[in-house]
Amino acid sequence: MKTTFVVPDDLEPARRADDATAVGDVIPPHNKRCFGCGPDAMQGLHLQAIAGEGLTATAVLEVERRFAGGPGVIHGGILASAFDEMMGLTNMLMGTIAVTAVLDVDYAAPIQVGTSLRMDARVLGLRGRKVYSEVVAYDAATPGDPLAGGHGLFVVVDPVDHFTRANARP
Ligand SMILES: CCCCCCCCCCCC(=O)SCCNC(=O)CCNC(=O)[C@H](O)C(C)(C)COP(=O)(O)OP(=O)(O)OC[C@H]1O[C@@H](n2cnc3c(N)ncnc32)[C@H](O)[C@@H]1OP(=O)(O)O
Repeated sequence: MKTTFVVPDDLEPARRADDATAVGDVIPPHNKRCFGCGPDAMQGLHLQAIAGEGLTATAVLEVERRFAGGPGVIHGGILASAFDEMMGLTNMLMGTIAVTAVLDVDYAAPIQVGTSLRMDARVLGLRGRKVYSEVVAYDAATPGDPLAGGHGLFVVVDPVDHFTRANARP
C-alpha cells in the first residue's frame, strides 16, 4: 500500500467511551438518512459496522452493480464514501462526534462488482481535537493483500453547534 498521508508519530492515545457500543454489536446509525449508514437512505450504502475491541470496527460492503464506476468495478467515490463512513462510525466509539477534514484513499487494486468487501477501521490516536483514523479493505471471500486502504483526519465538534451552523448557511 502506498500513501502520502502523514500520521504524526506522537499521537495521544484515544479511549473507548464507557457507554460505547458493545463489542459484537452494530454501531447505531448517526442519522437515518445518512448515505453511508442510514437505513432510510434509499440509494445509500446501508453500512452496518460491528464494534470490535478498543476503537475498531468491521463491516462488509456488498459491491452491487449500482456502485460501479468503470465497467465491472467499484466507483472510486463510492469506496471513498464507505471509508469515510467506516472511520466516522468507528470514531463514535470514543463518545464524541468528529467530522472529516481530510480523507485519503489508496486504490491499490480494482475492486470488482460482486465482491464482498470487508473493511476494518480503527482510531489511531488524537492530537487535540484532531482524530487520526485508518481503514483497510479486503476481499472477504479470499483474504490476502489489501485491495484498498484509507486514512482520515477528523475534527471533534459540538454536533448541535456544528450542524445548526451548517444548516443556517444561505
Ligand atoms: C448529531 C449526530 C451527528 C453525527 C455525525 C457523524 C458524522 C460521521 C460521518 C462521517 C464523517 C463525515 O462525512 S463528516 C462530513 C464531511 N465533513 C465536513 O462537512 C466538515 C467541513 N469542515 C468543517 O466544518 C471545518 O473545517 C472543521 C470542523 C473540519 C474544522 O473547523 P474548526 O472547528 O473551525 O477547526 P479548526 O480550528 O479549523 O481546525 C482544528 C484543527 O484541525 C486542523 N485542520 C482542520 N482542517 C484541516 C485540513 N483540511 N487539513 C489539515 N488540518 C486541518 C487545524 O489545523 C486545527 O489543528 P490544530 O491547530 O489544532 O493543530
